[in-house]
Amino acid sequence: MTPDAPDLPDAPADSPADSDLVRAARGVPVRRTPVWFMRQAGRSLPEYRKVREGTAMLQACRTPDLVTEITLQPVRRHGVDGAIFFSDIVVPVQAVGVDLDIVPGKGPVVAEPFRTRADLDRLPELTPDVVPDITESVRQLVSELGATPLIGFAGAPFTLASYLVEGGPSKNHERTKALMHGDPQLWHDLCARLAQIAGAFLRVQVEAGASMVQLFDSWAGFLSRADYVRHVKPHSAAALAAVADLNVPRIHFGVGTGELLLDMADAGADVVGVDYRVSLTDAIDRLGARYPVQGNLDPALLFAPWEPLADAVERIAAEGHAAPGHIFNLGHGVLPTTDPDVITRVVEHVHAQPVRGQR
Ligand SMILES: Cc1c2[nH]c(c1CCC(=O)O)Cc1[nH]c(c(CCC(=O)O)c1C)Cc1[nH]c(c(CCC(=O)O)c1C)Cc1[nH]c(c(C)c1CCC(=O)O)C2
Repeated sequence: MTPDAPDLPDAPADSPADSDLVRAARGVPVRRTPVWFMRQAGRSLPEYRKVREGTAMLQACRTPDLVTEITLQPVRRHGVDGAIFFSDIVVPVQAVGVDLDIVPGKGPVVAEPFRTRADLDRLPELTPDVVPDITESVRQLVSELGATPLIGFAGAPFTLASYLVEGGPSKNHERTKALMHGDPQLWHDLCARLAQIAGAFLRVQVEAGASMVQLFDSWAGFLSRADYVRHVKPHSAAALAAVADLNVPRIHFGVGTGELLLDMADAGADVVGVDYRVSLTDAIDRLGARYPVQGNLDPALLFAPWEPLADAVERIAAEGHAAPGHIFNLGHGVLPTTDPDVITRVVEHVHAQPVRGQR
């Protein structure tokens, strides 16, 4: 411990609130740089493929024993500092009654896409009683995780709206943007409803014991800054505000959002997620060094030889010192064919890096 970091804890965390992950998110000194990976649970793990055999994705998400086992798998295997709740951004939308499925290798597919005002009737508000299994899964997980924090999550209104309006994954989001500009009132009403659903879904997870949350606006990087600010940001802000009183750190993440970082922070984030297209140094600079950051290793670098990969890990860990806190992560999710042993090695290497204030 150096004199530069007087309130650095010297005992291991005894609760999620004292964990390095939550500490970094609050911008207070850590023992080691915390690390977790988006999509750390999933197809990169043979033990995941085994337990998922014969169970559809959405069915798995609604089965507490499976959710618990799958969420714990990467924590046991890799020694990451946080568990991300095993679910999907479309789970709460399906829970309120929208007919949709997750097609393997493709993603969420909506039976009847949302295009008109009448379609809003198919999207009622989310109340906790439609997701009792989520409460049960989170409670079970929190008791198994001990001092390791559970990260709850939801999809942000724009990303959810894109799936609903396009009817599935989209390359250009053209129908979504056509609705946004063609009928701004309907767009706002749709996003306000999705913000309620996302916010209530986050709230259920935190009330059951999740220690922090992440709002995924995966496709926000497809928007101009002007469109983001006018048509999207107020709704993401509403989703984040739904858990403001619960005093858990809120991470706000999107892909290709280098131009939106300050607006995403301003929407009510405590931590800003940074993909791999912008350097962590530039991201921290754009944020005025006022926010803890999360990221930003390129997921494809996990396929490179160890030396350049280790160099990138060291560089990102060092760049993170310029922010009040840094949570090491990828710039987007783990790719399904990633070698899990490489992930474990990256975790060990992150943990071996000096923390802020240490030489
Ligand atoms: C856009 C998005 C979705 N879902 C999610 C996002 C936002 C994050 C991101 O940008 O990647 C969020 C998500 N989806 C999943 C998680 C679980 C936890 C984790 O990150 O480990 C999380 C946080 C599980 C999942 N969600 C999905 C899988 C794969 C399904 C399987 O294993 O059969 C997993 C593990 C399915 C899904 N669901 C979605 C996609 C694009 C896919 C992949 C389709 C495919 O390639 O098969 C929508």
